[in-house]
Amino acid sequence: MLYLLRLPQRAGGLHVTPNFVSLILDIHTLSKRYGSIQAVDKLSLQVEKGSIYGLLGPNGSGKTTTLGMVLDVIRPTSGSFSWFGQPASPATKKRVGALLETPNFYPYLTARRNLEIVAEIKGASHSRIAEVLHLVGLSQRMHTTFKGFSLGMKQRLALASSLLNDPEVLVLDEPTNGLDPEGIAEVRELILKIAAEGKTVILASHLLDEVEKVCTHVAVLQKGVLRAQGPVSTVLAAKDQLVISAGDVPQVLEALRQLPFVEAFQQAERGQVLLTLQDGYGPADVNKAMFEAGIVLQQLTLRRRSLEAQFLEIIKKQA
Ligand SMILES: Nc1ncnc2c1ncn2[C@@H]1O[C@H](COP(=O)(O)OP(=O)(O)OP(=O)(O)O)[C@@H](O)[C@H]1O
Repeated sequence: MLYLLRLPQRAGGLHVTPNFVSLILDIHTLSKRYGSIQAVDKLSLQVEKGSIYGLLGPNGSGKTTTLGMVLDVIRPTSGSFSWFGQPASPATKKRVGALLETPNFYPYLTARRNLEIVAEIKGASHSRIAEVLHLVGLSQRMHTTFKGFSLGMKQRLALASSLLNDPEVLVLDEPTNGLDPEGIAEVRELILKIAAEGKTVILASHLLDEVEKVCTHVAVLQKGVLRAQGPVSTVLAAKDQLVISAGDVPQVLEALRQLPFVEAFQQAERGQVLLTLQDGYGPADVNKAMFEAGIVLQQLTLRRRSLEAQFLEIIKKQA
């Protein structure tokens, strides 16, 4: 079982924010029940400054409900959360930008005019408009009407509007849903760019591939329950396998038995042998050891375990 939960620190019954890391969002045993449906069940997680944090789970796993609660649009049944180490307030809300669904822009107005209207509603300075259009790569298209935009451009404009207030955090729900492959690539690239500007991003996605490509950290949700949490590289990347082959399979197997850093091995088809190594060892160690044992490898391939397989395994184990 893969559990990488960082337990919140507790002192005298008080929920305190650890001060050694800069916590943006700290969720503590947050739950939401809709009648008989437990949409979110005692969820605890922490989002650190500068991370791109993915909430990953299949449809109905509670991602939108979680985002809705921390954005104060859905009332939790129980539990708590804090932003920037403080309870949610108008002041903390100003520091968080959100895109839960594609906003309704005016189709016959230009991108710039649409953003002027949003800026007026949000009380953001018009001077930000050129900046955010530049950030999302739409400066050249600011005089194009919204209806003339591709789906990817429409979503980039939506991201621009959520950045008008220059929030420190951006919360996105399925930001690439409904986009074509080009739009998906544009929006993913843009999310990375926004994070590179120093903003923390929290995004919900049901796409493992998306989380792997975009996120630094992930929380895996299933039926409202947190299944795993931590850096993407730890949670979603499990052991890789090495595939080796040589002329004399029994000799290879005998040599592998002697190697202390080989965790496990098994004979596969076509004279291949699959092995996993202890942490800290790699293909070069195997190659060297085999050579020293007088074996010349004909194949030495690293087979990365697919994230899909790992994700399904996490989900399956808990089912
Ligand atoms: N307003 C509501 N009333 C009743 N049940 C709800 C409501 N909103 C969500 N649910 C239920 O709560 C559960 C979690 O839904 P939620 O939308 O948070 O999941 P999700 O992971 O975001 O999925 P999706 O990507 O499909 O939106 C689901 O079983 C859903 O049917």
